[in-house]
Amino acid sequence: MNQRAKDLLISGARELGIEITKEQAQRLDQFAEELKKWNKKINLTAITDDDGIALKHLVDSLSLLKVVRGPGKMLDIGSGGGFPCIPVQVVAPDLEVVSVDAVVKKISFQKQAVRLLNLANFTALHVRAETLAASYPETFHWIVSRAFSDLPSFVTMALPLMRTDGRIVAMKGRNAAEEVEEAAETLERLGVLVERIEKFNLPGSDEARALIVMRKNV
Ligand SMILES: C[S@@+](CC[C@H](N)C(=O)[O-])C[C@H]1O[C@@H](n2cnc3c(N)ncnc32)[C@H](O)[C@@H]1O
Repeated sequence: MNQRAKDLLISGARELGIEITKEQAQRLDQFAEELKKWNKKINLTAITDDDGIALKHLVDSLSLLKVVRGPGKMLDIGSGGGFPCIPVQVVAPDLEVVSVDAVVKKISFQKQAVRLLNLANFTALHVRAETLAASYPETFHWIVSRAFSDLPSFVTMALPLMRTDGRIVAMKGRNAAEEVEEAAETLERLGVLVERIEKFNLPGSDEARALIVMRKNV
């Protein structure tokens, strides 16, 4: 990325309360360069400019660290080009991350990025999330997604995979409150409570963001 985008990455993360080291910033830049390279051959993202990648992909992904903390196991469902899971893993290496996507090319890209960045605690799986429960029952402390699906579908898929004391975190935009309202009946039926909604603006823009944090009602 150009110098301005690298600066935006560091200042944007700082604005969210997330300090990244020089070494982490370098690895996130390496990841961005690999994304741009692969994106010429396979469709990973519509955002191709450096500033956009820095803010809308990297900083936006890192915003998850406002609520997710290591150590623990985190599952990212429908992670596509590795968002939010790869930036999060770079900055929080104590999380044990499993990333799943239904499209094999996207997982091939993630595997290459994992090799390049030497991410020792990261597993990328080409699998549909609906089929995961047999191999990962009640496994994860955190189950997250960005731009994946509506809340009821995401929570229905996530629940059998989550530990009793785990959290489901949906990364959403300005319509988060409406989405929660629309999902209220399903969430109640599934025995899931919205614990809190962390609202903020994506740094460097006036775009609203929200992290919807949910847990089992036990
Ligand atoms: C809009 S993309 C979002 C990608 C990434 N999370 C991001 O924010 O850039 C949604 C992704 O979900 C994946 N997906 C859709 N249904 C899925 C399923 N049932 N299991 C796993 N992945 C799925 C798609 O292949 C796609 O890569």
